Amino acid sequence: MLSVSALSKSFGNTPVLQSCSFTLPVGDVLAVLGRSGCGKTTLLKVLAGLEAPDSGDVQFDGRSVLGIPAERRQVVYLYQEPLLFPHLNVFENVAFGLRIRNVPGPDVTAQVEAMLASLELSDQARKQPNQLSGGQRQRVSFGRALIIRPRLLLLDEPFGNLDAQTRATMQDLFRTVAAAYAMTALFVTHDTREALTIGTRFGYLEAGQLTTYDSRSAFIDDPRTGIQADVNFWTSMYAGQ
Ligand SMILES: Nc1ncnc2c1ncn2[C@@H]1O[C@H](COP(=O)(O)OP(=O)(O)OP(=O)(O)O)[C@@H](O)[C@H]1O
Repeated sequence: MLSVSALSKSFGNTPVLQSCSFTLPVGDVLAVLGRSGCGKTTLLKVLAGLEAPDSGDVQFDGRSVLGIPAERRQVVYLYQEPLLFPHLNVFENVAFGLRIRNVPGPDVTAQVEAMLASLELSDQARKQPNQLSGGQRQRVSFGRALIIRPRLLLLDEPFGNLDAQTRATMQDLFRTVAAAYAMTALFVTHDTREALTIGTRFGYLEAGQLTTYDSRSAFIDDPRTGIQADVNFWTSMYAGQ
């Protein structure tokens, strides 16, 4: 269980996170919706250990991780643009985290093959990253992150650079793989539909203040998410025909 309490962060005199609190049970995906500049990236950086908060705490199973450096937090941060090793093929990119942990070769093969199959990448295993599409590269990047079973996966608009159709496919695949691997994740996006598709829990971040919701319907009912306005728009368009 991840518990974040009263996390605050300012840059100079500008407060960017203001007393953000939430809990996230293992296996849940918190989708955080927020407009540009609301503090999404800063929140992820603080959770990853790349920025220190001014106050507040981040705990896993009741233990603070604030004193633990980023590389030892077992938290993986995935960006919009997947970062892959250009000289390694798809299989070896996914295998990397296991190789550096000295996992025996046959176990590496079995785990990587299973991961590639679940990400629908089995046919791409021998390709180099520059021979892949954007969506495929992003899937390799997921595989590389998931294979080491991080405690928490942080995703910063990971499908932002993809076309609408690929984005929808990736959202479905992400949801399936997240459930299969009981992944605990925080997913930030400015796309309401994406938040609804991906999340098992929901939050809204505005001017550094995080609201979390007890249910999907409570999230939908908050006028700030813009969902009701969208529904009204499409209803009025339909009625006008
Ligand atoms: N290192 C920094 N120094 C000073 N100000 C910063 C720093 N990092 C972020 N900020 C400011 O904090 C605010 C929030 O930035 P952040 O990157 O968290 O926003 P965001 O919600 O991820 O936005 P976007 O969706 O546009 O990437 C912005 O006003 C930004 O200018």
